[in-house]
Formats: sequence, C-alpha cells, structure tokens
Amino acid sequence: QGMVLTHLKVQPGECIAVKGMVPPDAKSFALNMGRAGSDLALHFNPRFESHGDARIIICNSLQGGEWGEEQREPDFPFQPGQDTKICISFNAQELMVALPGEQQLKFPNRLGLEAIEFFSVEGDFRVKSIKFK
Ligand SMILES: C=CCO[C@@H]1O[C@H](CO)[C@@H](O[C@@H]2O[C@H](CO)[C@H](O)[C@H](OCc3cn(Cc4cccc(/C=C/CN=C(N)N)c4)nn3)[C@H]2O)[C@H](O)[C@H]1NC(C)=O
Repeated sequence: QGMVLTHLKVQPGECIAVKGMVPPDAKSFALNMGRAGSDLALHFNPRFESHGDARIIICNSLQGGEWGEEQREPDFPFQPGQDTKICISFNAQELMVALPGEQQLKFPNRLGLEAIEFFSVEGDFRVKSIKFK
C-alpha cells in the first residue's frame, strides 16, 4: 500500500508537487486526489504495461465508488528507472497536471471539488518528497 494523506485543505491555485522515482520494472502507478478514496476528482494512472495498455496515461473520476468516463492521454513522459516530478493544481473547471518536459494535462473537475482533502499514491512510484506550494 502506498502513501495516503487525509485532512488536507489544498485550495484552488495551490499546487501539490510530488517528486519520486519510477522503479525499473514499473507496470503502473496512480496518484489519487479528491475528498476520500471513493470520492476522487482525479485518478491519474500512468500505465507502462497494464490492463492491456502500454505507455498511456489514464485519467478518471470516482464518485461514490463508481468510475466515470476515462480520458486517455498517449503523450507519455515517464521512463522506468527515472526520477520524475508531477505538480497538480485545480480550479472550479478543471484539474491541471504539470508533467516533465513542459507537458500539461487537464481533466474536468466533475465533482465540483472546492478543496483537495485526500491524496494517495499507489503502485510503482517511490515518493521522495511532497511540497504544497
Ligand atoms: C476493455 C475492457 C473494459 O475497459 C477496461 O475496464 C477496466 C475496468 O474498469 C479499466 O481499468 C480500470 O480503470 C480505472 C480508471 O478508469 C482504474 O484505473 C481501475 O483501477 C483501480 C485500481 C487502483 N488500484 C491500485 C493500484 C494502482 C496502480 C498500480 C497498482 C499496482 C501496481 C503493481 N505493480 C506491479 N505489479 N509491478 C495498484 N488497483 N486498482 C482499473 O481497473 C480499463 O482501463 C478499461 N480499458 C479500456 C480500454 O477502456
């Protein structure tokens, strides 16, 4: 089980900056954020090789335990065995994920989230630091 942060109060315009390392044998990892584990504004799931997918980022929301419609992003800026940095911020309309190489990914704020209270990391990602800016 990865890292779980609860009782956060990340506001619109603030960002969660996660630095970490993707292990050499990585298959998949996920960064989850929202109100709780079953109430996610964003499940950010890069798949190196998982669920029949290869080198694609799956984004989705989870409401009352039900998955929404996936957004699939083929621009894949991660390499197994490499350090990486991901910055997540949001506003009333969308969540924004700043990725390596100036890549930015957007996902609609389907939950109308007003603060990020829950943040978790799952799977093949070794967190080195987390900064709330
Ligand atoms: C084609 C058939 C029907 O369509 C498929 O239907 C599946 C089920 O709905 C979707 O899959 C689901 O997609 C969801 C997003 O939408 C979540 O990601 C969910 O996972 C939830 C979940 C999280 N977690 C923890 C976790 C997260 C990341 C890595 C690890 C462990 C790594 C271990 N590392 C090793 N072994 N090295 C563990 N576990 N499950 C996934 O099951 C597929 O995308 C979808 N595929 C397409 C093309 O549409």
